[in-house]
Amino acid sequence: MNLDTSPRLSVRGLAKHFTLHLRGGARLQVLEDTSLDIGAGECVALVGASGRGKSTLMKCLFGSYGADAGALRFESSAGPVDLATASPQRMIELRRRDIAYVSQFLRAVPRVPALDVVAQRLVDAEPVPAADDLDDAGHEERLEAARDAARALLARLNLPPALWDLPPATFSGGEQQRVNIARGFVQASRLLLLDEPTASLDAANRRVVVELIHEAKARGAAVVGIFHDEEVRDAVADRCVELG
Ligand SMILES: Nc1ncnc2c1ncn2[C@@H]1O[C@H](COP(=O)(O)OP(=O)(O)OP(=O)(O)O)[C@@H](O)[C@H]1O
Repeated sequence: MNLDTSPRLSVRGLAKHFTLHLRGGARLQVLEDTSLDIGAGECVALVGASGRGKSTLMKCLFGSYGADAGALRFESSAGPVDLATASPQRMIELRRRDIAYVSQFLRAVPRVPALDVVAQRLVDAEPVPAADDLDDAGHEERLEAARDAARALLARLNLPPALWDLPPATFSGGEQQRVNIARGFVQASRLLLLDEPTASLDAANRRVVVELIHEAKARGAAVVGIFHDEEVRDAVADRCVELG
């Protein structure tokens, strides 16, 4: 029996402001005393009017924005950590293994084929073996196994195989978004941050994403999402948390 009832993610008293230097240093308070808990296997949808700080909260959780105040307690695979005070090095580790962020926009290293954009995420998430334990053949084997997983996911997301070996820079918005989704879901992250993951997708691919979110929840991922598509939100969210 699992007796661990502590939430996977616990946000307490989060505050975040921006200083607008081009507006004479005006202060924009975006989040103030924001608190929420998310359990393993739960999906919480952030809702609220445009500009209320939904994306800002996600970026604070991913460590892209620092918090002014508050605690972001996360049960990582290596134990509890406060994402508000974690070192940059720790954040890099957490992003590699425990936290995935899927935004509307794909940011990928130029010239890397779509297949490897996805597969590399899986390779990076594995513990790095000691140099002596892994020869070139071992590296190649790990990468090939990761590519198999990437192929399966890209096929599920209906990305034409002709595109798999091409860099995604010239892909359409919906194609890029599907590469992004595959990269976010290929590895079993403990926390999934989804910022409009279906914004550019057609109905068939939206259904695939809904299935992927259900599968992630079933294996115990905590999911925080912004879903402007109400049908998707209703299909995946256990609760909505209103900001602002
Ligand atoms: N880096 C930044 N510098 C200055 N202001 C910012 C920055 N990021 C966000 N903001 C401001 O913070 C506010 C909240 O933005 P955020 O993107 O979090 O809102 P949102 O609730 O996600 O909105 P939407 O639903 O329109 O995407 C906005 O007024 C925005 O202009």
